[in-house]
Amino acid sequence: MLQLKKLTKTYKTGDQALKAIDLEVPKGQVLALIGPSGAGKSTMIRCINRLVEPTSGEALLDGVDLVKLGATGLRKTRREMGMIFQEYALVERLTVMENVLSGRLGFVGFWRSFLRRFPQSDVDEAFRLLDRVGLLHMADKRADELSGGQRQRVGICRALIQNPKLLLVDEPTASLDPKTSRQIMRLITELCRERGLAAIINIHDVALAQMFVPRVVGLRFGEIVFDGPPNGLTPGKLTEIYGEEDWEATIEAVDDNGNEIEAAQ
Ligand SMILES: Nc1ncnc2c1ncn2[C@@H]1O[C@H](COP(=O)(O)OP(=O)(O)OP(=O)(O)O)[C@@H](O)[C@H]1O
Repeated sequence: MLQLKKLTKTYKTGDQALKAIDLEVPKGQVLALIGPSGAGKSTMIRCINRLVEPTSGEALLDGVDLVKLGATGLRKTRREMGMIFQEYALVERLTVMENVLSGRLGFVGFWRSFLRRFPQSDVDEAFRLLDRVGLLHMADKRADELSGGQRQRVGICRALIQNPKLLLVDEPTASLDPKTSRQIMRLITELCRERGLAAIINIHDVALAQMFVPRVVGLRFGEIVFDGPPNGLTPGKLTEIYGEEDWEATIEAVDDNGNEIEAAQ
């Protein structure tokens, strides 16, 4: 479904953020992208939706090379990629419902989007999504009245209302407490499973990645140094990805109540 072929990004500063990355993500697969700060995780996600322009290589979404798309093609294809951000990127003064519906702006014509007139089917879907993430009762609240976890749920609904093929998720839990982080990761992975949706989740927290995803890709200095199931992340592998550190404690996954649980299979 998504294929990266020799995807390379060298910034003007000379930083080689991605070095000829080859990666395939099948339909419906959720993978976590881990690696130390500066490894190239954000760059990879941003090169896929062209928020950052790749230097060379290909990024094929169902066979369409995103790297070669012109402005019109890119606008259309971006609808197929939902984005979830660390800082939620909500419009604070708008309601929860309006923020969710903003995910449809790329689909409605100029005047409809200017007047924020959305088809009833979009409104119905927004209610369904808010219900699914437990925020139906908050539809009319302003975004700035919400907690971090609630904001991220709105961000998830806004991405899903695009009905994307692929979710690109950039540090979804970095601003959240540990319990809320686990709830958000569980929600994202459950929704992907329900919808047969593929996702790349850029995440700092190795234990969280191990708990919820079946495949982990480890980046270091712009190269893939690990690609496998979470239980393949041995202390030795983690040292290869992150450098020296005591990993024994980190790889003991815990559930919402702090009890140790097994990694996702
Ligand atoms: N706009 C930019 N201009 C120049 N260099 C950049 C730019 N953005 C990122 N880099 C460099 O590219 C490399 C990869 O950065 P990137 O942000 O993709 O890493 P990351 O793994 O997402 O890190 P973090 O976990 O800290 O967000 C780093 O060396 C960084 O300094």
